Amino acid sequence: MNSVAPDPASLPLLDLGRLDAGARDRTAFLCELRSLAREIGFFYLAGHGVAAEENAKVLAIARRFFALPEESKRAVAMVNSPHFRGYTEAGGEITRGARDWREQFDINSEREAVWRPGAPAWMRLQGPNQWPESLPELRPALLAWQSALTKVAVRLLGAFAEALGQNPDAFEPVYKGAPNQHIKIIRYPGRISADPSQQRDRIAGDPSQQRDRIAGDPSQQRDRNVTVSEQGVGPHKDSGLLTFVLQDSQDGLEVEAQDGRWIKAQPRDNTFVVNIGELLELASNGYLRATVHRVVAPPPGAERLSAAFFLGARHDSTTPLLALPPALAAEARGPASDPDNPLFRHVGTNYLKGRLRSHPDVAKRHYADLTDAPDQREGMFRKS
Ligand SMILES: O=C(O)CCC(=O)C(=O)O
Ligand SMILES: [Fe+2]
Repeated sequence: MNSVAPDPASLPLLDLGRLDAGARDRTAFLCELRSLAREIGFFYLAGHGVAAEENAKVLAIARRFFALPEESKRAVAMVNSPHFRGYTEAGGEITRGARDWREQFDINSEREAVWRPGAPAWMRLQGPNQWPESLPELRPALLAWQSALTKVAVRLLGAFAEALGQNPDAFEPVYKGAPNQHIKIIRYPGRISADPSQQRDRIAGDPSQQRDRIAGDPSQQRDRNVTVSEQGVGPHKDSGLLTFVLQDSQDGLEVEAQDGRWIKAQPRDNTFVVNIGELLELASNGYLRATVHRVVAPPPGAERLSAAFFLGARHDSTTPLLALPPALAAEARGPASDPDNPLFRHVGTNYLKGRLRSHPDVAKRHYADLTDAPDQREGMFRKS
């Protein structure tokens, strides 16, 4: 088995075109994919077939969206949507108990709302997107990108299945017909303080105090964002199958290596940064790695734009446990377990847990029946 020795200072690059470039290239590609996904869980993907112009168009429209007046963005605020779609201002999202200093706009598959009283709560995740009236070009641009990225992601997922000794269509039952096609366009404003060391001291502090600081109604806490403005998005794993990140030219994305160091995912032209989500880690019994990553906010005066596509599984599916060939099974270490972030094999339940924790304002307005119930608070919807 070919093992790629990654350069510890940067992420490796894979060219998806090699999948169709003859048997020898294909085998080499699958081998590299398997070992990189296991060792670091993050890589640049080139040869993906999405035109540079289409990617540029997405970042350009994202820039125009974030430049809209606050009231236009608030008109599509996520807090209006039980389906977690729409705009979240900087400081409105929480990762591992701390505020993220980024503004963002989320969409997912355009489907009608299906939840009815008495149905399981995760069915409320499905429903329409919100679109800003003042930027009509946003909808076609993001929906076109969503369908392009779904194709790439499904292709890569097929390659993962093969690399794990499965049929290429092994994952079809978990996405076919109703994949979870989450897109987030994101703007990271520059840090507030000019002195990063001072910032860090202020963020560090006593974790319990930090948690107290963010408790309560987020809208009343906005002035305190200054204390956490270095955290673009806090350290986390993605919860789906595969994530694709398109970056502009400003860096900030960092990946935690096995030895605890942070590797910078410097922007590279015509690539996506791809990483493994927790569902793929779970399906491969921990053979593949869902790696922790974060975004450090840009320096004062700068900004960073990105667009992320998260391919997830059908809400009504259960994450399978693949029967790995013995040689791979022997190396599977079991999925990582984190008592603060229990993983559920039922996909809808797992996804809803993550969304409720990240967006407490949506949880409060649309899921109070779950978050107020003491049995739920102590169990699956425990807040960190
Ligand atoms: O903006 C980025 O580069 C990454 C964002 C990210 O990790 C996320 O939203 O899950
Ligand atoms: Fe992420």
